[in-house]
Amino acid sequence: MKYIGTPNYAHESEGRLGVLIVNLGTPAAPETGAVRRYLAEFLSDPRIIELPRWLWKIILHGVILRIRPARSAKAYREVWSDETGSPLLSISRQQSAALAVELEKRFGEHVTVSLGMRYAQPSIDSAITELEAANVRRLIVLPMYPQYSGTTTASVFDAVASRMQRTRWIPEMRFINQFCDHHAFIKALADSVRESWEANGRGDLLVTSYHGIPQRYLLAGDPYFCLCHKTSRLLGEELGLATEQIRVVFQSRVGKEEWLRPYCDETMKKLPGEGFKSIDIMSPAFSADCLETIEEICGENREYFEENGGERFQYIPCLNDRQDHITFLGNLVERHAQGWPETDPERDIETEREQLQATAARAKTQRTKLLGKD
Ligand SMILES: C=CC1=C(C)c2cc3[nH]c(cc4nc(cc5[nH]c(cc1n2)c(C)c5CCC(=O)O)C(CCC(=O)O)=C4C)c(C)c3C=C
Ligand SMILES: [Fe+2]
Ligand SMILES: [Fe+2]
Repeated sequence: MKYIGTPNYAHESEGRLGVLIVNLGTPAAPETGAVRRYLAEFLSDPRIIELPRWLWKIILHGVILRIRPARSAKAYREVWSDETGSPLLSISRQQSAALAVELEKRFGEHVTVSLGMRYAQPSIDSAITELEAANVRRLIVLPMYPQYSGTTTASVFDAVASRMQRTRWIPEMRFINQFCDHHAFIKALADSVRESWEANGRGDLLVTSYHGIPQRYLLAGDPYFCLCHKTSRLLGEELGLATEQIRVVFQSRVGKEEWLRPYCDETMKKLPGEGFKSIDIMSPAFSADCLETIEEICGENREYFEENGGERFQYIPCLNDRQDHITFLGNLVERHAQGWPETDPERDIETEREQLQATAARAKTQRTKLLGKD
């Protein structure tokens, strides 16, 4: 059948609120084959690589997927845990479970939270199937990207829309766009910095490192660069920092074209020479620690800093499953869950229930007649 259905739908069951949490996704294993499959899916997304398809296919399959998987697999092995696997996935699971607890406090039993990854497993498709099984009729999609970008947030939208294009009965939907300028989010970031200062001392400079995107996308209208700067400006204000005490850099450049500047690696090599020998560094574009923070910032960029005369490099973790982060996300979802119009506010709930039961009985008779069974 062309459209995915829910043939066992029970008329008398309650329509629930569903929350779909989405993050980027991670390979199934830190091995070349699994990383190749992951990168093939990730790098085939036209939101990620904006090049003519035919040209990119040649580059991707002819060059990148022959070289990068082995190199990336080595990096993944450095962050992989024997017990919990990929940090991104295990932290996302913790966040999803904690948000379910948080939302139960607000909505009781009427809400279901499900985790889907944009690439690899558990997929967005499988998460929506789970929500359908729970009879979710209203869906809030929460991409775990504080700053909107076409490469991330919009790509989640594409994947959800693609699943819905193949779905018979789609739910009512809301899609959270960005949340980097919400005060409680900024406050949670600021508190994580203050806690690190108390526990580990305080550097001369707070570096905020964001995952980069090609500069071309900014020039075409992607607001990500501006939202990253806004996040750091608000964070600096919340912490009472002067502009020279906080910096914005961009990491994780891929390929040869210009990406957002200044680059994190180049900055790390230069900072000690500018007199900044003790720094604190954090990644406010990531909701969860992952390869890009553990291996790239705490490993690679720490080395660049120390090799060039840096003396103290303190990484401040992502918000992960901190309670203030989860409470903030709970509030965000609760606000987006307001104001769904009632079918008919005048209608008497008892009459509604009786009529629903009558409809259910009619549907059952039809079904029995058509299928020749119950
Ligand atoms: C704000 C979040 C992210 C943006 C923006 C983003 C853009 C972007 N990424 C690539 C290429 C790669 N990114 C990789 C890993 C990765 N990226 C993000 C987030 C954003 N990406 C995360 C959370 C992760 C880590 C995943 C994990 O498993 O821990 C990788 C894979 C690793 C590697 O081979 O280096 C690639 C490739 C592009 C091209 C891009 C924008 C165009
Ligand atoms: Fe990335
Ligand atoms: Fe990277």
